[in-house]
Amino acid sequence: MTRCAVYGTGSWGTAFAMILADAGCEVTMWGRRAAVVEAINTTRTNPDYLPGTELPPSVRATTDPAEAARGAAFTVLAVPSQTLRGNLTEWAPLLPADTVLVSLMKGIELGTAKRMSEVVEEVAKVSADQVAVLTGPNLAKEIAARQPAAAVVACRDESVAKRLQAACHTAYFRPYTNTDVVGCELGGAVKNVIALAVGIADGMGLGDNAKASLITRGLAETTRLGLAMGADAHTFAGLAGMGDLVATCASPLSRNRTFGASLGRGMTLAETVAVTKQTAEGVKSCESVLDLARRHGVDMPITETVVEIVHEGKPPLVALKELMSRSAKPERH
Ligand SMILES: NC(=O)C1=CN([C@@H]2O[C@H](COP(=O)(O)OP(=O)(O)OC[C@H]3O[C@@H](n4cnc5c(N)ncnc54)[C@H](O)[C@@H]3O)[C@@H](O)[C@H]2O)C=CC1
Ligand SMILES: O=C(CO)COP(=O)(O)O
Repeated sequence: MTRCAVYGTGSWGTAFAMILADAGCEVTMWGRRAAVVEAINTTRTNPDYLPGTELPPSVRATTDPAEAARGAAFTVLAVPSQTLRGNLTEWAPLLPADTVLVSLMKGIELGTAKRMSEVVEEVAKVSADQVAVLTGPNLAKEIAARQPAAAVVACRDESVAKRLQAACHTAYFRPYTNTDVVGCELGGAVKNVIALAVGIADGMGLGDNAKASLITRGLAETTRLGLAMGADAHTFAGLAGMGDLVATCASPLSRNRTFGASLGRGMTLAETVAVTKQTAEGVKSCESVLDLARRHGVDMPITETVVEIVHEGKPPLVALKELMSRSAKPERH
């Protein structure tokens, strides 16, 4: 039986542990809070994050990172993007030398503007062939209800992507392989920023035309960044790009969209942070995505606007007027 470690007992770590177990793997989750770990082991549920979802018996949890790592063919990382470097620095010496590290995270590191797979390679001192990412339209709550979804597993080494694909393929979860790691990671990270923008628009009471325009132009600026960074344009038309953007921007389950809607209704950043219980990656990653865009000389007006609203206190109405009065352009340039 394939052994997997899942670091992080939040929404997505827990739902993905369930997928791996349903696909026939034996899973040990690492959680930092003893109460959550105990609930998983004794009630087979994670009441804080996915209440009502019963986990298969082959999922267990521990607070000991070494115990989670033991014999793991796949080491899945599902903590907030901004804490990964610190967390993995502690875990890396405990991991089996040949384990494949799998990032579920959809963020860009602040300060370094690194993608999560780059942070993993650097901290765990492994080659890109040992690092995979899993991304796509995967709202954890729907997956926990075993509703059908497709995803992308990406690795530079296609044979590793295929092994991971087999390890997480179930009747309700259909992973496709891809070797464009850069494009897949950018799709996941930037869609959170665009979902904030769509949420803001929704909170302001703007209509579906405005939201569709943000989604489409959001995909255009994501693709521009991707091309500047060597990604394949086709990736952005796939599950990691358009697929995730549509799911996240349309769903009331999205934390990023919900966060944006609060700002759009006039709540302050501090008030919105105070009522947000789970990770809304775009709130921090909008700044690192803009940093990446500037490093690569790419124009990302929606991302820039989100940074101004979220971190610089620009009123959404003012930001909207500025976006709409940008100089006229061809659709593709
Ligand atoms: N929830 C979802 O539907 C999906 C989430 N993702 C991505 O997965 C990643 C994880 O997100 P979620 O599981 O949803 O977040 P979450 O907020 O539900 O859970 C985060 C987990 O990380 C732990 N954590 C927080 N700070 C920590 C620290 N300093 N050290 C160690 N652990 C810490 C929390 O205790 C919790 O177990 C994010 O990058 C997110 O964008 C990707 C696809 C779907
Ligand atoms: O990544 C996701 C769906 O694919 C989850 O989005 P949120 O983090 O906005 O909830």
